[in-house]
Amino acid sequence: MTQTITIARPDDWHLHLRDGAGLASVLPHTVREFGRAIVMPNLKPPVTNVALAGEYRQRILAAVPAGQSFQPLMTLYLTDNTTAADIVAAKASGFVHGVKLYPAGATTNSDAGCTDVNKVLPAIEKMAELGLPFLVHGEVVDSEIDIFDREAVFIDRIMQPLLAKFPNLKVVFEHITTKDAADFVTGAPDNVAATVTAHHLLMNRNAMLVGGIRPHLYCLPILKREIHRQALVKAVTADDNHKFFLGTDSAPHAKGAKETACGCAGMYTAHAALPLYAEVFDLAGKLDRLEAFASQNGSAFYGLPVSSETVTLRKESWVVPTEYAFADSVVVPLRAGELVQWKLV
Ligand SMILES: NC(=O)N[C@@H](CC(=O)O)C(=O)O
Ligand SMILES: [Zn+2]
Ligand SMILES: [Zn+2]
Repeated sequence: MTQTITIARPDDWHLHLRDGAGLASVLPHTVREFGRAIVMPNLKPPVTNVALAGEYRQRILAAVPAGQSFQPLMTLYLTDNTTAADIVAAKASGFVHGVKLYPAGATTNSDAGCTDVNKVLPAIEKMAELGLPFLVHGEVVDSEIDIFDREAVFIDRIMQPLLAKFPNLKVVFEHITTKDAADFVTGAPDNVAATVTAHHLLMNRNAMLVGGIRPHLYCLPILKREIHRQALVKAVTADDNHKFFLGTDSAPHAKGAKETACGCAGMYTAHAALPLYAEVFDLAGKLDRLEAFASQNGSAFYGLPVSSETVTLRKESWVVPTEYAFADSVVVPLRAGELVQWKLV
């Protein structure tokens, strides 16, 4: 008998949709699976205020395929110049649901990012006061810190002191990749939560480096050791998990920008996001915990209703195309030319 699972329609709490023709290429993949998504603001130039977020939101809505429903949940990109007034305006907009910290230089399009959280304490204090979530790319960027240690060092140097200053600040530790981060979030109060990608649950750094270097598996934070992957799986599938939720961090880049001497960071997973997560929960013998992770925990944290619609997945393998159209180029998806074990019905 084929195995199926039906869950409330999930949301993607960390997504890169890009803009223009690229947006039109990738959005249908997300809309097929997810009712809403937290849309990352690292465009060029970045989405730094409510006016820009409102315009970007309209462009996303205009790109939703006819007859389908999808709600983009917008975010602002924190810079050294973000003010408390910007935060008040964001909250008042009703469509901005978080403010994103990209430590300057940490990742794709982070040049305009914040150079020191201490420069924007009035803005962060206002987020704490208004309950507007602070979404963090949790990596330090100091050149002397090993790239595999950047997340753990961020906890000590940035996260702990910030939460000591603002104990009520709602924080989403985005795309966590280490046991250190999983333990930190588990031990923190309920105003601290985390998103976890499918790729960090499925792969360790060997996948990227053994038998040849695979640029399409290069993302930030970078894939880690197996002990970290196992800690993440344990955290998301735990019977009492209510603070870890689905965030694909699907981050499309044109094939040529990845297959080059200095390739950029980001994996494209929107084409098979839910099936990939289903594999993780299935392998762990915890399919019954998928719905909390994918459809409930994030809604509760953001104070939004759980969808009344459902989606169904069937255990049936299919071969992922080797590439998908992406603006005037192509994007190479995760598992290109390989099997995925679950399928959206
Ligand atoms: N995850 C990535 O490797 N890349 C993201 C940026 C980010 O989420 O850090 C991107 O926008 O390409
Ligand atoms: Zn990031
Ligand atoms: Zn991201």
